[in-house]
Amino acid sequence: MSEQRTLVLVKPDGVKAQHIGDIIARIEHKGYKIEALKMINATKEQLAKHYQDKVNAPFFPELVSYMQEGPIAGIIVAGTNVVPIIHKMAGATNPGEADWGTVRGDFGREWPDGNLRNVIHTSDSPSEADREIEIWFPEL
Ligand SMILES: Nc1ncnc2c1ncn2[C@@H]1O[C@H](COP(=O)(O)OP(=O)(O)OP(=O)(O)O)[C@@H](O)[C@H]1O
Repeated sequence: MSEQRTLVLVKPDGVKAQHIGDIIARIEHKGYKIEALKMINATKEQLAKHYQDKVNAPFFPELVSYMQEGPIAGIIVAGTNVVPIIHKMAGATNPGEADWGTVRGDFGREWPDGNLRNVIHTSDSPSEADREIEIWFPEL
């Protein structure tokens, strides 16, 4: 067990559907600390860095356009072993397959335009969390 920080992004569909509060409530009810919080309009440069392993994927242009459909909320969460626990809170990538009880299972759905929108991003390792926090919170 170690003290960790993780990055949560409430994606444009989650912000539009007014789930920022629901997501923060889940994090706080679980006992974790909100260390930083802000609204962000993601730039293409930030998205290319954040999704560095996806820039050559066929769906990358679709992913960028999704992430720029509106503002996102950036949240740094701190706590003991917080990275895997918050990652588990997000649920499976495709909201149609995510378990009920997870953020994507409870607040996500499949969309008629076929674009994959899945409400939330959470870091998947402590080193990824540090890398991602530098992209979205360079001032810290
Ligand atoms: N086939 C796809 N089509 C469209 N967008 C996709 C596809 N696969 C992934 N994405 C987008 O890229 C993001 C990152 O992909 P990844 O496979 O890392 O999913 P993830 O569930 O967010 O992963 P993790 O939570 O493990 O970081 C996804 O959350 C999703 O928004």
